[in-house]
Amino acid sequence: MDWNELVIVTSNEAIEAVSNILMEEGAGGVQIDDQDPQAVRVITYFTADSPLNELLPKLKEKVHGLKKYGINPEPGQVFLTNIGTDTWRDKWKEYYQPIRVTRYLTIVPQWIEYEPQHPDEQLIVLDPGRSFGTGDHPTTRLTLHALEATMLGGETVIDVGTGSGILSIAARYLGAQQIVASDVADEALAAAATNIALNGMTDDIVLEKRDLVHGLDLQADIVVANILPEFLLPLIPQVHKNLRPTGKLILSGIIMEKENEIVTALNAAGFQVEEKITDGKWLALVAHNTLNS
Ligand SMILES: C[S@@+](CC[C@H](N)C(=O)[O-])C[C@H]1O[C@@H](n2cnc3c(N)ncnc32)[C@H](O)[C@@H]1O
Repeated sequence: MDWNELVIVTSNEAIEAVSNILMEEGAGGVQIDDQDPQAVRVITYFTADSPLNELLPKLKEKVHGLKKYGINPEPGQVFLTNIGTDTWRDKWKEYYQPIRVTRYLTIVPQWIEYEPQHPDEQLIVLDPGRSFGTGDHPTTRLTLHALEATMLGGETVIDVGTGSGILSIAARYLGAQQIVASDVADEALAAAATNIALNGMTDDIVLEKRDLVHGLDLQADIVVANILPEFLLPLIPQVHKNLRPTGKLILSGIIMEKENEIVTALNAAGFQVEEKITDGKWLALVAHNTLNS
């Protein structure tokens, strides 16, 4: 089979939205190369018999259309290169290697044999590339750090925008007792189901199609969400009903320019930020509820 590599060069803030556009247009997964924060590369592969003549203008239009939603996609260039027969499979596998994210959490692609380096190291086994959340993006790693720092074990956790399911799987390894993971995207739910099964957690994590926390009755010790600020902002005032009085809200996916807006929304909704962790231009916040304390 002949393959084409398709690269969209975009901004840091548009990574998730551009990844979603590619998934909607049939990409089997994406890789993110954010070494140059001014020109992040979102990469995917299409077979040469895909309708690329129609796809390319459509992609350009959708990427530039993100401006309507307040997301800057610049430079927004789209590149296509024929890479020949089955190179795709090797490139994909070359790209995804085990990532030791914290002392206790290591992400391991499904096809790699990996020996834990110490007895407490937990292996999150993933079929990477199928949905956002493979550990190759700082926002996922920041959220894993925040979860590990916040969790003591025995918690009920709600994971909003689960993507690959990575945060729920990590929460289970960190000792969560009850976990509800949700997403609006069918591709994400399918990827999460695969990954949850790969970690033997099908009975431990409830997976639901849901927009933010609409209609969710459960009260949790931790609500975690690594999603774009445009979705965090409506989530913040909704989420009180889903947190126990001592509960913690972990928010990630926040580019530094949006920090003030998110903190203002948190304070207005009765939350106080107790911890902030950063990685380059990205940050994650841990907040608690001051209304019930
Ligand atoms: C940045 S990815 C995060 C994936 C994973 N949780 C991680 O930390 O790597 C955000 C996910 O949120 C989902 N999402 C976007 N808007 C949402 C909404 N309104 N309600 C639920 N999920 C949403 C997207 O489909 C995507 O899978």
